[in-house]
Amino acid sequence: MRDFLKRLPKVELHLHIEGSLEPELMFALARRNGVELPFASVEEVRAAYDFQDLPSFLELYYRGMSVLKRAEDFHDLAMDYFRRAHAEGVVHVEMHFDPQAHLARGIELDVVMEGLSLARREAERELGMSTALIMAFLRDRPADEAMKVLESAAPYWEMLDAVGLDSAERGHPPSKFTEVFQRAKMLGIPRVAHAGEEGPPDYIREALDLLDVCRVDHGVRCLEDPDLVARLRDEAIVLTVCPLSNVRLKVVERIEDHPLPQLLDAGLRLTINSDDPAYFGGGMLDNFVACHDAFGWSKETFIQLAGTAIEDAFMSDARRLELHRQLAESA
Ligand code: HPA
Ligand SMILES: [Zn+2]
Repeated sequence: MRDFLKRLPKVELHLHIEGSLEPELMFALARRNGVELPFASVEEVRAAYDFQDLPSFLELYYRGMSVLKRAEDFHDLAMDYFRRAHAEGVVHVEMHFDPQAHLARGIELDVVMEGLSLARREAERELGMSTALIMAFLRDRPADEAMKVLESAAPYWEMLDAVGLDSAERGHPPSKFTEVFQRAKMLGIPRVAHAGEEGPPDYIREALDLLDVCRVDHGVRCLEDPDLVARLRDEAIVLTVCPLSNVRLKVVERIEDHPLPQLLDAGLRLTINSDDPAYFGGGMLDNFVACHDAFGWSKETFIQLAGTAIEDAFMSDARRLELHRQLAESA
């Protein structure tokens, strides 16, 4: 089964590129940039990956990215991930990035965009992968700051496949960002948002009603609200589910307790994703294998999930057709 899951052309719709920073690269970049890390070794960093919840992870996540200083660093970060993903059969990656986390450290948007853009072109040329870019706003920071970031990104609007909403969810409902997302809509930029990871089902409703998102990142808590589940099904909204992330951040206790089978039974459109693979114990293939081991899903189920990701990805029609064909051949 692992061989089959590796061969399956996998499309990743939910990845934070800063969350793909492996401890080895963290140390290499720290050395290159003269940044002091509060860890003595790679092993010590890994040992710190014992999270109680989303905020306790975010603390480490924001600290880890302090080693990213120059365009070259963002390039190396993304290429490091694209190579790993490619090796496990990922053919398309949609990456969130967090400009505010870098601006707060004095790293300009131009630096981030230059590095990521270079890596995207390289991934296409050398690995035959396609990629998409999602500029995420930090929901635990003020909405007017997000608006300023959106406006200052004007030179890059055309390069953004979507804007997103991430960081600490509780106490920061989507409604806080209504105006920012309205502005993005006016600019013709598609919208996605994290909702219903730690936050209540109402946050998912707000993301749909007020932010007009085309898909929901995580969304697993929708199951607490049967009317919402019916709506997600009727409107064919895709949830980008991240099983290993949900275990590591204690959204669920064990993978066997994950609500993925119920979500599937409810007729929802689902995809499997890695979220922050360096921090959550595995990439796309590990997430697929974990689902197989926990739920005993058939090949057909995985083909269905991989197909949904292809259908919902930000990519050209030609690329979509090519990947649907690859998927049919892998079956
Ligand atoms: O898993 C996550 N959830 C919310 N925000 C995030 N930012 C990076 N990773 C995450
Ligand atoms: Zn996420």
